[in-house]
Amino acid sequence: MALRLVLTAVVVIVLYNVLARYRRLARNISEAKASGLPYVITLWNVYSMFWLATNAIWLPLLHKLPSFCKGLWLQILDPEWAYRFGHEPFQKIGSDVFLVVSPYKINAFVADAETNTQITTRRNDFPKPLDMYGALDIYGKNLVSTEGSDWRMHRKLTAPAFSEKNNELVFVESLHHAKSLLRLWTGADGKGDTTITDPALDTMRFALYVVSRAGFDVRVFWPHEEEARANGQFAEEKTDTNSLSVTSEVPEGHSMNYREAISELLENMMWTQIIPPKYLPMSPFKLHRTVGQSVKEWGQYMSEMYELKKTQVLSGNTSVDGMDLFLSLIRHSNILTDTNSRFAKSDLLGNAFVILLAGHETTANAIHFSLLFLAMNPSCQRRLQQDIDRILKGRNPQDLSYEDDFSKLFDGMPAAVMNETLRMFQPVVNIPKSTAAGSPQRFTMDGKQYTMPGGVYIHLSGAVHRNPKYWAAPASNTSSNDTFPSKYPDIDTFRPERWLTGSTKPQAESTPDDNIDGDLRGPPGDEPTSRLFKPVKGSYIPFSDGYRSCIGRRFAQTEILAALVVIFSQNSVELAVDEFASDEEVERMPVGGEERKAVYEKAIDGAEYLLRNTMGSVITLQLRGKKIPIRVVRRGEERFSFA
Ligand code: HEM
Repeated sequence: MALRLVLTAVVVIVLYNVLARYRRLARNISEAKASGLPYVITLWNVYSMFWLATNAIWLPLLHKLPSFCKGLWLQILDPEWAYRFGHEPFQKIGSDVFLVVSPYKINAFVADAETNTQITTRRNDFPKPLDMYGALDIYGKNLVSTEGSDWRMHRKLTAPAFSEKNNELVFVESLHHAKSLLRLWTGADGKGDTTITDPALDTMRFALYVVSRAGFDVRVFWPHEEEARANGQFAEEKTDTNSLSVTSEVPEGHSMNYREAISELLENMMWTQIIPPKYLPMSPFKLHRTVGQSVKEWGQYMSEMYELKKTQVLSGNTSVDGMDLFLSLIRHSNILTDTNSRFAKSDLLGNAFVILLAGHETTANAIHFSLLFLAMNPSCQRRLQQDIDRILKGRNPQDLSYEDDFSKLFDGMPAAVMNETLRMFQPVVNIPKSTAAGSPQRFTMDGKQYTMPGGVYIHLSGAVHRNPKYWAAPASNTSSNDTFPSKYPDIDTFRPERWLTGSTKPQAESTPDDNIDGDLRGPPGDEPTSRLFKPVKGSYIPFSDGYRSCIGRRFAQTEILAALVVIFSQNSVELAVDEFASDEEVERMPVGGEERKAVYEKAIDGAEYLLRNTMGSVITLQLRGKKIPIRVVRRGEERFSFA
């Protein structure tokens, strides 16, 4: 009897849900029809936690369906479709804005520049969907996870830390840490005859150290620096008096070192969305317990930094030269002097956490992918090196100055490589926006009016970077890589030269964001040059655009360009070929000959496959579970150089 009752209850609940979903689907379809936009129906909401966590199980099964059942719906069930298929789904549906209707949500995808600009400039009509940012609130509210007046308050609090003066410090720190990264890769003798198996891990370490120092005045030491310190051979900098120094040692009162704590947390942050952090330590699974521990550990590290800065502010001992985010946050929050301050300690920790998070993985990936692309395109790498020689004029990269040299880096191949990498690999593949429930919004595309339904998640798709409307192919279909020409269409190919127009006039006008208040804008993001290609406004959005665009844009650009100039001034990056030939075998092959070329071609094909098929986003787009090993060798000592 009891069993029958339970079964009946289950059946009733299931039927009720099916009916509710059916009615929701019917309503969503009618809203999609009224919008004037084309739409596709799927049975799941692609960006629900369930689908994000389990799609790797279902997608291979769905791909086994007979081909007549497959279609666009299957392509867009891949959460990474915008990266994987680029503009193709938009072409198939015949519009640069379309809706995906499910029994849960409507998702809208945009690859149209004009629509992007309307969405990013009408902040109140198209707010950020805050429910997608819950994971970022672990330590407190912040400027990424807030909207409206709360966001303005957080942006005003954080913007002063992102000044041009601070970018100078970012430049100096990036030059220093890039040199250390090279030391790690090429060894004390600088020969670099060993394979770097996980370059992504090392670029992540580089970016963490830069943002730690430039953002928090935390000095993290590289292995060779730790060794030198232990031997008493390390010259401490004068400005280090206020800095917090951290090494690979686990400090007293901690169970993880600084780098482990933040890396573990970022790697597995998704779990904090599924299980509230305070319950993670009680989980029977070791992974959950480790994530719980990393949340606690990183909170403790941030609290220690905060207390140190507080003491410095209270004692007037704040002689730090440059950016110190905590100092800036403490000062601008008035938290120490005004008992009625609008801010609490959690706001400061919340912002410190997201700035570290946003400012570390994104930049690290951009550097990592630049290295891989350049390794796969040796002739393009040579062009970059020649341009770096032109800028350096025999100087050591460490002698460059932000004031005099940054604009030169931005005027040539270094910036072209950076922009092209971010075109191909936009770290935030879909920039999330929304419309409020019950608040449909009109917008214009190609002179025609459409209505974005209310309660929709909007994704400003990275596919706009591969929309032929904005990215014209060169007259002849030549790749920048003459030795290993691309097998893909120009738009899906890394070709930094597309940014070097050689003309002093912009190719297309990019209107400035005049309507953003000065104090919310952060440092200038526009390129300090007129020589680089200027894409149509809204067609190139790696840093988003408008009000909610990246506050760290110049920080990131400074860091990436400094890293490129240090790495490529004296060195070349090659793919490791260990999988295909041993060092001895390569040695026996004639230099520049067909045998070496064939081996290198295999390595390029392997890297190309992994980059096209094994990328995924947790926070940003990265290789998931795969590595592409490289070698960093002295210029002139390349193993795979072909005339
Ligand atoms: C290549 C490097 C970077 C890329 C591609 C990038 C991209 C982006 C994008 C697309 C957004 C908008 C995200 C959204 O609307 O959900 C954003 C926002 C943000 N970024 Fe970056 N970013 C980079 C580097 C940095 C750095 C170095 C920092 C700080 C040191 C930083 C701090 C932030 C912050 C705080 C926001 C939120 C701004 C707001 O909502 O007001 N980013 N970034």
